[in-house]
Amino acid sequence: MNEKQRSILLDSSSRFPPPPGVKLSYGTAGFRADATILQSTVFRVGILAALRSLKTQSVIGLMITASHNKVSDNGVKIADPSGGMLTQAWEPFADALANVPDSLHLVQLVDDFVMKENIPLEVVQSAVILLGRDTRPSGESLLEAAKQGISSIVGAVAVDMGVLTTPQLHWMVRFRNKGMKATEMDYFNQLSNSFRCLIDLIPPGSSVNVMDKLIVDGANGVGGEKLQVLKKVLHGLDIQIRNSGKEGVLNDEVGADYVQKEKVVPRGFAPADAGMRCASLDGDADRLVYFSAIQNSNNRIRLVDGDKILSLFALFIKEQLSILNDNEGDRETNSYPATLGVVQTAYANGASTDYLKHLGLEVVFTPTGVKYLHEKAAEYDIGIYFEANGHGTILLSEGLLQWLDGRSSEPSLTSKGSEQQKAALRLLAVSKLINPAVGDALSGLLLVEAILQHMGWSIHRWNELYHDLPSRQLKVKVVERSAVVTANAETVVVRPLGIQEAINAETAKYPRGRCFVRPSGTEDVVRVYAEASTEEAADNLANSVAQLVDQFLGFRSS
Ligand SMILES: CC(=O)N[C@H]1[C@@H](OP(=O)(O)O)O[C@H](CO)[C@@H](O)[C@@H]1O
Ligand SMILES: [Mg+2]
Repeated sequence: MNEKQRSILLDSSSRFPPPPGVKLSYGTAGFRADATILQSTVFRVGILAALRSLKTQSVIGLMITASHNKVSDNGVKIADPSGGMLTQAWEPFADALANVPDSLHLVQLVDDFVMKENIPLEVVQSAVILLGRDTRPSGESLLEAAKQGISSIVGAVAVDMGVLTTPQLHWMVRFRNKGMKATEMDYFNQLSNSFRCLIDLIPPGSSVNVMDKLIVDGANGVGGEKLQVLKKVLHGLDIQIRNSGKEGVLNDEVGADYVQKEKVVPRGFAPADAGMRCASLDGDADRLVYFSAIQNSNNRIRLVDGDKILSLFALFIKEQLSILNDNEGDRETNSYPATLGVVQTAYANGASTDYLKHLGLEVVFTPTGVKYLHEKAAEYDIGIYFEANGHGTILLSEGLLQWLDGRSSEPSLTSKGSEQQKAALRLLAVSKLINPAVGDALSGLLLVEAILQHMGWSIHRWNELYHDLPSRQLKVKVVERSAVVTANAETVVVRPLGIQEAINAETAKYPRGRCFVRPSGTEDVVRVYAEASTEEAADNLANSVAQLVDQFLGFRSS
C-alpha cells in the first residue's frame, strides 16, 4: 500500500475499534455473535471483501445475517466469485483481521497480506462488492459499517442490494460474474419459468390437480417476504404463507431449525392444519424442511427433513438419467456416462443413508458445513448434497449440461426418443431452477413441489420412502469447545483422550445405536447427536453421552 492508502485505512479503522476481550472465528458460516459487538467485525469483513474482489478481479458478495440464530444476534459472511462460500484458504486471514487489536496492527496485517497474495492495489483497479442483509433490526447499521470498510480500500465500490435471502445474494454474485443480468426480478423469473417448464413436462396421468395447498412457515424472516413476491409470478401452486414477519419475532419458535431440532409445529399453525403439506424456511431462507402436523398429538409433527428432500431429488434425477441411458437395441443414440453422487454429513439419519445406498447411489460423507459438502458434490456430473437440517442443492457439470442441451434439441422420430428428449429437458429445467451457488429454500421448495406433482405424491407418500431412525440432538456448554478435536468426517473424537472409548461403550448398549459429538462452528456449545432403534433409547444415549462430555470438558467446581 502507498502512504495515501495506508492513511485512509488507518483513519477509518480507528473509528471501528474491536470490543475488548472478544475472540471471533470465521466458523462454519462466517462470523456470528450478539449484534451489539459486531460493528468492528463487519467493518473489517468489508475490507476483506474489497481485497478479495481486487485479487479475483470479480464481483464479491457480503451478506449480513445470523440465519436461524436469535434476532439479537447477527453475522457476516462472504460469497466468492462462483457464488459459493469464501475460499477456505482466506479463512485464517479473516480470523486474524477480525481479531487484530488496533488500527496500527490492522494496517500492518493488511499490508503484509496484500504483499503475500500479490493483490494489485497500486494500479487503479475497481472492486465491486454486492451487499445484502436479512430482516434483523441491527442489519442497517452493520451494513453501514461494511460500506465504510469497503470504501477504506481505494477503488472498491459497495452496491447495496437491500434486504435479500442469503441464496439470492449468492445467486446474484455468481451470475454477475458470468456477465449475465442478475437482478432480483431476474431471479424470480428464472425460478418461476423453470418451475413452469417442469410442470409442463409432467407425464399425462399424474394427479396434478389433486394437490392441495402448501402452507409455508416463513420464520418471521426474509424468506416469507420474498415468497410473497415469488407467488405473484408463479402459476400452478397454491401457497399460503404464515409467520411472514409482520407480527412475530424472527426465529422465535418458528423456522426450519426449530422445526427440525424440536420436531414440533411452529407458532402460527392451527389444529385445522393437521395432515396438511407444510414447509418451513429458516431466518435467511437457505434451509428448507417439510412437515405435517399430527392431529391431537401435543404439537408433534411428521418431519420430512433435508435427508428426505435429498432422497426425493435423487430418485427423480436417477429416473431421468435412466430414461436417457436406455439405449437397448438403439446403438445410434449416444449416451453420457454421467456420475451421480450424494453427499451427506454425520447428522444424516442412518435410515436415509441405507435407503440411498439401496437405490444404488454413491453416498459420501464430509464434515458439517456447506463449504465441505459443496466442494465434494462438485466432483460429480450430478452432485446432490443436503444437511439433515435442510440446507442443500444440486450441482450439474458443464459437460453434462452441454450434452443435455444437444439431446433436448435432437429431432426425435421414435416415442422413446421423445421420452428421452423430455428427460433431458427436465434435467435442464432442474439446473435452472435449483441454485447452483448454495442451498436455497425458495428454489428447493419449487423443485420439491414440481417433483411431487410429477410423481403424483402427497407429503405422506413421500414421507413413506423410508422410516427415520429415532434421533436426539443436545447441546452441552463447556469451558473450551475447541478442546474437542474430531476425525473421520467428525464421527470420531481424537481429543480429549479417552472420551471416544467411553462414547463407544455407551453406544454399544443400544440396538442400532450411533452417536457422535463435535464442537459447533456457530454456537459456543458442543453438540451431541444420538440415534437408536427407539425414541427412548435415542434420548437415553444422547443424555448419557452429554454427561460424558460434561465430565470430560464441563464446568466442574473444584
Ligand atoms: C447440527 C447443525 O444443524 N449444524 C448446523 C450449524 O453448524 P454448527 O457448526 O453445528 O453450529 O449451522 C451451520 C450453518 O448454518 C450448518 O451448516 C450446520 O449444519
Ligand atoms: Mg440459514
